[in-house]
Amino acid sequence: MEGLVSSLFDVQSLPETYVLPPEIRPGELSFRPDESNNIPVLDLGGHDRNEIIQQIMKASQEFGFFQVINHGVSKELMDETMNVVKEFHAMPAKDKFLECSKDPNRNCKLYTSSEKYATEEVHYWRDCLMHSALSTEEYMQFWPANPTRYREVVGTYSNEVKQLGSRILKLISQGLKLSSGYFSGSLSTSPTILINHYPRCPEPSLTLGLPRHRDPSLITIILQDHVQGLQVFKDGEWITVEPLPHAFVVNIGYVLQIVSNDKLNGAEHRVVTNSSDARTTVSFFIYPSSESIIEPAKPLVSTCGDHPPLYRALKFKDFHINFLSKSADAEAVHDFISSKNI
Ligand SMILES: O=C(O)CCC(=O)C(=O)O
Ligand SMILES: [Fe+2]
Repeated sequence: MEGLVSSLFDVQSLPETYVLPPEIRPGELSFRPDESNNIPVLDLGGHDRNEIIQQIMKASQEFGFFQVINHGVSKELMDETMNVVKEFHAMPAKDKFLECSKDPNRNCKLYTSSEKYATEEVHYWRDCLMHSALSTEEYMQFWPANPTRYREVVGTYSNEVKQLGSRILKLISQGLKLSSGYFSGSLSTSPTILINHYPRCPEPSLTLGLPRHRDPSLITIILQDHVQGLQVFKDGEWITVEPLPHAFVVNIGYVLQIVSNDKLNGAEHRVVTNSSDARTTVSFFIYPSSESIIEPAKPLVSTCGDHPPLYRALKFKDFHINFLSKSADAEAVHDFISSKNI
């Protein structure tokens, strides 16, 4: 069993296995806000549906990221969820592992750095609790039973964020001129929750909480606390996603990029750490079922015209396995899914 980074909280210097090669170290970090290049903040409470759709499409094309406010999930539920997941990560390591080791299918698991901890060359400064976001007894029986409120609060949260995700995906389907239910079937039936915890880090310039990556999801909906850390790569620069109280961060995943045939972009992002505050986030990944086929939507491609399919059709599970094994190598992932490799 690997040690959790949260068990290293009092170390004075970064353990060797977390020191990144110089070319991918974040270096000295400054979180100066750049007013001209911020991730767009969209008000979902507005009444002009077409205007909201246009804003989502523009943000998804330009940044691959946006934040949403007035999204319908109550502030109380967001606060309660953040509190209960922080309580989970504050428990002693042995209790946390006990809570996460009951699932024979390992759908619910606790790990440090990445799922590839045992084989990766260098580790990242993150502990993660991952489990299905389907709040049925079949899955929930393996969620942590401690803190005692965990299942109730995270179950309610999952249901509400799933609904928010459906609403955003309907707006996106309309923006892409697809049928309004395009994403509501097998493309979105397997949501998964990742509860990320990035403890205070003795040397933030030498390591990362998460390396540069894209999400292998349709979309991801992130709840972050008040601590900065998430950065999006745009035009050769890392832009910090400002924590806004009670906003959600939404990002376009690789699957949506494929389905939209590159009309929408899944942006690369990473997480930096800091030496003064721990940071906790809840990532809600909207995933297809493993057997569903992911491919550019037929109405968006024409085989003889200007819009050839840029990606080949693949079962989601084949895409996902390949993605997880190669995620550090963006080019290799792209080659695997490109239509040029049919
Ligand atoms: O913790 C964050 O801010 C982002 C997490 C993330 O990128 C992920 O879970 O894929
Ligand atoms: Fe991510």
